[in-house]
Formats: sequence, structure tokens, C-alpha cells
Amino acid sequence: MVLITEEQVETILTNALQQSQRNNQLVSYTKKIDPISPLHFFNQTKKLGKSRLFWASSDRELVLVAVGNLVNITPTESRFSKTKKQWEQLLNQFIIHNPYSVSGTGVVAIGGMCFDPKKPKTPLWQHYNDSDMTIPELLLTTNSGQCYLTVNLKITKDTLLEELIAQIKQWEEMLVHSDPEETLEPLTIEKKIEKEADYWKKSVVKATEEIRKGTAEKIVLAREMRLQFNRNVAIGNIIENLLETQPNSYVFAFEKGQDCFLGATPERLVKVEKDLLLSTCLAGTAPRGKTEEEDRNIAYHLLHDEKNLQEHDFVVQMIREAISDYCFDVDIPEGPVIYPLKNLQHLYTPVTAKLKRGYSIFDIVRELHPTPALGGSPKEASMAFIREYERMDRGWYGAPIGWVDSNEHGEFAVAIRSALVQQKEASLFAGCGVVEHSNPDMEYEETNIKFMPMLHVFEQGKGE
Ligand SMILES: C=C(O[C@H]1C=CC=C(C(=O)O)[C@@H]1O)C(=O)O
Repeated sequence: MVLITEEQVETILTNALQQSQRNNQLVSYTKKIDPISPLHFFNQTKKLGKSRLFWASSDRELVLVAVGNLVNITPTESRFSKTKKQWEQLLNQFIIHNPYSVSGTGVVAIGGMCFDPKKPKTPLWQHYNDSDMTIPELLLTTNSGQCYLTVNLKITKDTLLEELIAQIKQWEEMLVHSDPEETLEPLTIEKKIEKEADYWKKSVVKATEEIRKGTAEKIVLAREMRLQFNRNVAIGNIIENLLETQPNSYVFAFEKGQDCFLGATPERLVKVEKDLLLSTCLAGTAPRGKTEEEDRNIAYHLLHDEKNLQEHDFVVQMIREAISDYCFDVDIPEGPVIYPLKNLQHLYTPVTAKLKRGYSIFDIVRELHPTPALGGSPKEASMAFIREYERMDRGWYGAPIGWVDSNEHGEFAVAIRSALVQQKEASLFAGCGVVEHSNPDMEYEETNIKFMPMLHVFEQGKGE
């Protein structure tokens, strides 16, 4: 099922070549293709040797696989406003042939940013920019069971049309063609290193003291666990495991060279479809029960637990205030409900609103990040505490990750329940909200539960 013929592609490219005589020309075309598995596409494109990015929405209706970097938007300061501006400028430079008004098709920028650009970067995250949205060379979009392939190209006056067409043909053939499956071997975790666990507990105590003094009301503290494996992690296999084991979560994987930041986060930051805006308050955590009855009891206690309700309420109040200048018809239910995940359950309050004209998803991301689910309350005081006392480089953990398209659709999630894979090693990250009456041992246990989804997929995982 291809609604754009080879002749049409040739015409599009010929026109772009004419345009490129004065300036380099960006061109994008999208065609509908017979359904193909996004994971198959991800695995097949490995041999191109280009960075790959994977994104699946929490309901799995939308899956994006982006390959290669045509353009990267990487501002180093005022990253939200500059990304918005550069994205709009780039869209104006594209000749776009996309007959579908389907979310996530056509020219799409996908990527993320670091949690706190003011905190010095360590070698751990050296391959990840403070902010990096990629417009890929190839994009596979699966939306509501339909598949679309977008090809993005930069054409210069020296581009040879025949060569370009031959290369596109080669790509397409390679993608539908199935290579024999690579044989993968079981992955074994050889070493688990909990980084500075005692110090972390002390920092929780310090945070509660500061909260009692009135410096802040809530501070989210995170910690890192380093894993060593017997072989290189097979990224496609870990994505597959995440898709299978983590329903209700966004599954993502962002490669940079040999590194890959991946995970399964339940936390939506913001979704925009034209003027409809959705956000999520997610904070307050308990484990799942072993039986249905135990599970219901735990959920009941979570819904009535003052400490967790307080942690949650900081997020609700902040999001309400942060979007108020940019939105109207804001609707936030009175109290939270339970958001069940495989290993734990959260307090959850959905937010819906209408985005005022002239504002984009980047304006909302700028206002929301970090919510008190990842930073604390108030924002500046909690961030100052984290900068001073947290002994780890969060990198992209806890930060906005997502995509935007040229139809003013887009979605960003908060990159929690995640790991930075570096071939035979990985760093896992988990944090929790500290409030006045937090107990360091209990908070430590909570972070242990939050490591579980990632630990589990590595334990069941395969290596190369
Ligand atoms: C900071 C994390 O979770 C946040 C999101 C949901 C619930 C949270 C909590 O109950 O503390 C955290 O705010 C993490 O998973 O690393």
C-alpha cells in the first residue's frame, strides 16, 4: 500500500534539487506502507550504523522509530525557547510532502534534554547534549495500526539525483527485507553497585531538616545503581522486554553512539494535539500486593496516606499554576486515583486544558519542568538543594523526553524508571519525594522498588 509512487518521489526530489541551486534544501516525504513491526525496523536499521531513537506511547497507539540525524536542535542555553524557535525556523525551510494529518508523521523532532544544565556534567553523560531534538533521516510511524515511512533529506546543488534515488531504494529494500535473526545469548548481571547508599540516606535526613526549617516543602532525591554484565546489552531485546512487561508506560530508547538511554516511564509531562492539552500529576508510591486483596488494601492506604497525599498535592498545585497563563478550561479532578503498574502503584490526577493561541508544547515544557514529582517545591529552593547535596549526575534522567510534529502535535514524558546502557554496563536511576516526615530507610526501600522494572528487564534480557 504505497500512495506515493516512485515517479512522484523523483518529481519531489527534482524540484528540491532546483530549489537547492541557491541554498541547501530540506525535503521530506511521507508514504503509507504495509504494516511492519517497529522493533523489526529498529533491529534492521542497526547495520546502518546511525543513532536510533525509539518511542512508544503508554497506550501503544503511537510508536516512532527514528534513524539517523538529518538536523539536531541543540541549544546550550534558554533551551526550551531556543528549541521552539529553531524548530519553527527549520519547518519553514522544509519542502514537506505529507498527505496525512496523522500524529507523528512527516517532519518530526524527537529527543530530550538533561535534568539540570546548571549542574556540572560528568563523563557518564558525555555523549548526551544538554538539549537535543533530532530530525531523523528515516522515520517509521505506527499510529492506530497504520504504518508510515518518512524520508527526510538535505539536498545541495551537488546532489546527484540518481545516487540519491538508488540510496533510498536500498534503504527501503533493506527495511522490508528480513535478515536472519542475530543469535543473542542470555544476559547475566555480574555485579550490582549501589552508589553511595549511606550518603543518600543522610541526604534524606538533611532534606527533612531543611524542610523543617522552612527552606523548602518537598525535595526529590535520586540515586544511582551501576550494573556490570557478562556481555553487551542487546538494546532491541531490552525494548521488547519493556514493551511486554510495562503496560501503561511510555517505552523509549535514545542512542548516542555506543550509549543508549532507555526506560519505561509512566509519567506524562504534557501532550498537545492542536489546542487540546493533557498533563499528569503522578507522585505518591506504594508496592503492588501479592494477592488481589492485599493489593486493594495497599491501594486504599495509599489513597488515604497523609504523607503521600501531601507529596502528590505539591505536584497538582504546581501544574495548575504553571499552565494557568497558557491555558483556559483547565480541568483537574478533586482527588487522585490509583495508577497501577507492574511493580508499584502511584497516586494519579489527570489534567486537561485548552492551550491558548500562540503557545506551543515547548512553552508548557519550560513552565512544567521540573514538576515537584522530580524537583520539589518550591522549584528554586529544591533545585538548589539537589545541586548541592545529590552526589550523582542525573543527565537525562527525570527530564523531559518526547517528540513534536509539523501538525502541532507532540508529547513529552518525564524520563524516570530508566537506565543509561553503556555496552557491558548500565546505570539505573530512581528517586523519591522527601517531605517533612520522610523516613530515610523507607525512602530507600521506595527507590529499591522503583529500580525493579529496569532490573527485571535486564535480568530477563539478552546480550550480544
Ligand atoms: C522520581 C521518581 O518517581 C517520581 C514519580 C512518581 C512518584 C514519585 C514518588 O512517589 O516519590 C516520584 O515523585 C522515580 O521513579 O525515579
